[in-house]
Amino acid sequence: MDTLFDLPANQPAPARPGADDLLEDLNPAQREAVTHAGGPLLVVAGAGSGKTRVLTRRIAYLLGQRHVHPGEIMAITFTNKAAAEMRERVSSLVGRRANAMWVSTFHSMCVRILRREAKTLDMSSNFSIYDSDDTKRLITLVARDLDIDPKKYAARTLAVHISNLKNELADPETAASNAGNDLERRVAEVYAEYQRRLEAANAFDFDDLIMRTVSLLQVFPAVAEYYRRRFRHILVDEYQDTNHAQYTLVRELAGTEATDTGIDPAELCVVGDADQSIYAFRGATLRNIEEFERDFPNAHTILLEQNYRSTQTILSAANAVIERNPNRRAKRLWTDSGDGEKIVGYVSDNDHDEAAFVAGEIDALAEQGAADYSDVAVFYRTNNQSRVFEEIFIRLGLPYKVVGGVRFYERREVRDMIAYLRVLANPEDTVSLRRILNVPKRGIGDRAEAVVATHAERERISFWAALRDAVDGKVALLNPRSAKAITGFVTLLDDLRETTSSGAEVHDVLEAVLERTGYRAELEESDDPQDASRVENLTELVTVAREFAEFTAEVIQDENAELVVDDGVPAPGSLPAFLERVSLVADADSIPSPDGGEEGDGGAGVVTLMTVHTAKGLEYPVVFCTGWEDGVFPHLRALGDPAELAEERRLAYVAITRARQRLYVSRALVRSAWGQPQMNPASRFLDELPPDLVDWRRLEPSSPGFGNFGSSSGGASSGPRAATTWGRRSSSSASSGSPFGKAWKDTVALKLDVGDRVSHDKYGLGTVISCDGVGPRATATIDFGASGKVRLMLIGSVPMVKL
Ligand SMILES: Nc1ncnc2c1ncn2[C@@H]1O[C@H](COP(=O)(O)OP(=O)(O)OP(=O)(O)O)[C@@H](O)[C@H]1O
Ligand SMILES: [Mg+2]
Repeated sequence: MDTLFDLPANQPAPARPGADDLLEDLNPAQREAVTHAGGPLLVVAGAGSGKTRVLTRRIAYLLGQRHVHPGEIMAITFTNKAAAEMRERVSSLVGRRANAMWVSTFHSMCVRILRREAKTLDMSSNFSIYDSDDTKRLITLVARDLDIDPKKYAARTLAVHISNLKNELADPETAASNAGNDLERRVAEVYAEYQRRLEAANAFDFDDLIMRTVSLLQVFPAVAEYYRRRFRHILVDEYQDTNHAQYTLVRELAGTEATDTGIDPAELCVVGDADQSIYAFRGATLRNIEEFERDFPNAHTILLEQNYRSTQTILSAANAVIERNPNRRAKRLWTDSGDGEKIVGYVSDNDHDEAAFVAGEIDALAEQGAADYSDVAVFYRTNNQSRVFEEIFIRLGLPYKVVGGVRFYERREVRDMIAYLRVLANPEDTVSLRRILNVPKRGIGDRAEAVVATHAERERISFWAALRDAVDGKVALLNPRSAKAITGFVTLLDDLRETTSSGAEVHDVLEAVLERTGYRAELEESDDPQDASRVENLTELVTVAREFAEFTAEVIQDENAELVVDDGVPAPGSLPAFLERVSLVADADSIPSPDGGEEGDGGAGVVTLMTVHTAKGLEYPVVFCTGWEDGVFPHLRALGDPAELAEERRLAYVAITRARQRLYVSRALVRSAWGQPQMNPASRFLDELPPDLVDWRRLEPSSPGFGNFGSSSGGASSGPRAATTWGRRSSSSASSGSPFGKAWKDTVALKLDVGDRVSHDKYGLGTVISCDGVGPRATATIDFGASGKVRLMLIGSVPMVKL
């Protein structure tokens, strides 16, 4: 018998809920989607219509009613957290049998396949996973070796182009033959060498995880057949955000016709909403949802229109915003849950006041018993906007959690430690090895590194092998002091590796690294207060590793079903398992659970702060949409670009539709961006909200003196709170006005035409190359030569003069 599909002997009798239980609380369209059998199925529907619920329920139905084995199911979600939740929900419906399913993100799923099949690709299964920072490092090295001028082609630019090529499944040869200009030729050249070195380092970057899995399935029919035979049901959530590579992967896994050996295509079920596609910058393409029926023969499409999440007011607002997008399939969401509360609008003087308003409202809601902290989410467009909220939340003692931003694993000291661990797991990992070569300082300078690198290139051996050659005195031009330092380093790594291989747990290995490298001692001896917090972060990392070991130990006991028998998964609690977890962790994975009250918070949980992108798929009773200003949301970049603007609008739609009962929208007249006060007009999305749905608690003042606002004589930060200076409009009179005031007419500082020459305080001299928008929305794209092309808003106190 195939052990892969074997259930452990100690498994309790599986719970088999009856069909009625599984279908009872579904509407007819949802029911159809859950029970549909046979050909490919697309469920397209607006936000909150139960797409994710359908997917989860369908899995339960497959297991409970159609007697599908859990090992035959593969479900793909957008975040690891969503995967864990889906597994949990299915478990609660059908019991522990759910553990043998593959429920994961695209990336985790590919890692699992690649670990299993590494040999086929001439890689070893202990490969490293390079994140964007590692990628940039390697590209920088490659570009330097290819004599590419970093001023002309920055590593970041090259990285973006290479990533795009990979998302399109273009290999280096294809990229080279399609290259039509100098940039593309340079990119193709870097791409080829970068790819060679990735393979030499036994590493995959994020995009490779998908691309290489696709090519694995395409090039090796036996491998494809194995997975085709195994996975008979493939389910994909958030299908609108798949890119070309992911789409191809799904197609290869599911198949579109029977194989030569007679295996029919898997049953495919994808769910999505074209209006929520917000990852175009990662290559996501609406085409995948629009062309589903053409891509998959005999496909069936089901529409869901009833929304179960939000009030009618919230839905009408969302509809009003999204319906302005051109070329979309009109669909109307409805709910029978009633109108609910009006949307609350607020125009604040500046970003600090906006945060104070949000904090005050949250407090008031908590006090009235209208919401717990954990019911509340605060959204902003970009991570840097979280700071002002944090300041005020800390001051008021309001419990909160910021999701995203500079992540723990991106901190220098944490990355250094991870680099050590990676080298211990995979000595060929050159990027990590070179990172720690002289960290902490051990007398291996840049020159010595370069000499070793050259030796490695010449001898066509890995950097690690070249270091060993240095120990054996086989590297010419290396001075004896460096050779001695290298010997010390190699011995240190050999010793540490022994610790690892003797079965020590990850946290013990980490402790050993911190100790024996002298890394911790160096930080502890330093006077720099930052180094003290680095020590804390490292302690935290050890704790994370310990918890990981403990957690996985429980998992082994609890669900030895698949983890042990499936060779795609590294041994639980092992170093490779830990590194995999660290590499694939995403912002959304640390979102607090709704009922997950933190210790000491009295059970009310925490307010969650995050970007709209991170909030995809989630729902909260109370949502604050902040920073709704043209230039912030929609993002400045989108202001003259219809495609980008459409994407921002979808993002606004996602934001609004996260709310269940109460929605707040706010903006600040002045925002301190990059240390400089910036005046932004109201977001065009605010203007699109039907006026009768919004209760404007505070509007923009219309006093004529407002023209000076933002300059030294203005009252932006000095004046008393608006009540006295600006008055306060009652909500009844507010409904007649829009959140714009007349005041903008006075504040337009600069009128520019194409060809005008300007001088900007920060960017220097420039030439206007295009203009867009009028009045408060006027922007100009200016070529500042060496400082690049920049799109600027022309209102308020632009530090720029026309020459
Ligand atoms: N038939 C139903 N009866 C009651 N509640 C439902 C029903 N269908 C879905 N829901 C609830 O509605 C909410 C939204 O469902 P779900 O998250 O599955 O929607 P979605 O379409 O995936 O949303 P999004 O587009 O934001 O991902 C959830 O709280 C879900 O439990
Ligand atoms: Mg969903």
